[in-house]
Amino acid sequence: MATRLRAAGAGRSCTVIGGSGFLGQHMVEQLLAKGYSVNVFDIHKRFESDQVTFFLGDLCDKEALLPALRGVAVVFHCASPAPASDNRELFYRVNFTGTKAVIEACREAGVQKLVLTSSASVVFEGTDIKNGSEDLPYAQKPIDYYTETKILQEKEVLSANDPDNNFFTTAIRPHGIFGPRDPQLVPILVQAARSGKMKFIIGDGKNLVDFTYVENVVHGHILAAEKLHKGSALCGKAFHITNDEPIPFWTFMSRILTGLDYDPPKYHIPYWLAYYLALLLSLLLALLRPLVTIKATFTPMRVALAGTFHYYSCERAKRAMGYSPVVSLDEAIARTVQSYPGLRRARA
Ligand SMILES: NC(=O)C1=CN([C@@H]2O[C@H](COP(=O)(O)OP(=O)(O)OC[C@H]3O[C@@H](n4cnc5c(N)ncnc54)[C@H](O)[C@@H]3O)[C@@H](O)[C@H]2O)C=CC1
Ligand SMILES: CC(C)=CCC[C@@H](C)[C@H]1CC[C@H]2C3=C(CC[C@]12C)[C@@]1(C)CCC(=O)C[C@@H]1CC3
Repeated sequence: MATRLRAAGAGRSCTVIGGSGFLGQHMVEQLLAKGYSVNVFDIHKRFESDQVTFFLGDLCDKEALLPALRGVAVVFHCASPAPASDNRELFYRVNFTGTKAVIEACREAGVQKLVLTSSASVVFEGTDIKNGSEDLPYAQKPIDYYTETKILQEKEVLSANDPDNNFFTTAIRPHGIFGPRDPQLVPILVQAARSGKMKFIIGDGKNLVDFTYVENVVHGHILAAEKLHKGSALCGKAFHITNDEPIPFWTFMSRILTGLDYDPPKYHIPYWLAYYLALLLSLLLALLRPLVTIKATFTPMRVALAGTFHYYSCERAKRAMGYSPVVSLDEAIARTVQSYPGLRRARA
């Protein structure tokens, strides 16, 4: 591994924690394409590559992390339990306690740059956000444990910024990441359509939302790593990275569905009715959990995301790192639909 690190040049050596995931795999591919030497640290190994040094382990275990971080200049931390897992203990263990282990391991291994994948949802409380800036306060009442622990995670990383000891941190807040190999947006949408649950538009269908193509998210992360240094505007700060093209939530869903030959939703259900039905269902499923585990398609968080405005300004990223999306929304939707032949509706 040391040879590879030297070959890439010390400044272009990195470790992607969570590199087996949806965003992580795209991150690894683009870093390799840019000439980085890349380590991957993940609790699962989901791909083979002779260009990558793979370290299998739990990020909550600092001793397991250290070998993967020694000698690298940049760590991208994009690991998290899946939002749908709704497991409070797991979220706290990985996103809060685990992130503290990542920070300690980075400091001990002499890593200089830590780029966290946070989430624009850290300021979302289920009410409208229109062109929200990074100055919005963290959600006081996060809707779910995922968001609650992403807030704690981001606070830990940004407060760990320590320029006097050459340790620089920043957080990237993407929103609604989609693209090839996404495990949770398109597959869940198609599953809902196949089970006849995609007939209703929640609300009036005019709520604008940011959906961000995965390659734009990776681009923002790599820009951040390259611009993060002593005295830069990125130190200890968070940055929204979006496609900069907010779109009505249900227009986006309909374009993905029709692109895969499914009928788009056409009836309307009032937002408040959908939200309280989802809340009631979530309480019922919580009561039944000791007996049976049932995953709801329409959770309160998903209904809130489907029925409210939530789009964000990425002006700060444009100014501080020269960010602009590299793939337009139209092109991104076309590429995404093309990448899921197995999810296309079977013709009768
Ligand atoms: N998917 C989306 O729409 C958005 C995602 N994000 C953030 O982006 C990041 C990546 O998300 P995705 O790629 O969608 O998730 P993913 O579930 O596809 O990937 C997460 C990776 O983290 C790994 N991981 C989980 N727990 C671990 C542990 N204890 N030790 C080591 N590895 C562990 C998993 O094995 C997986 O490979 C996450 O931090 C998420 O919070 C932020 C905004 C939107
Ligand atoms: C209403 C419904 C069942 C729509 C199907 C698509 C949804 C599964 C996605 C639509 C918006 C997505 C989203 C996320 C997960 C998947 C959706 C709810 C996140 C919660 C993933 C993690 C984040 O950090 C924020 C994302 C916001 C958008």
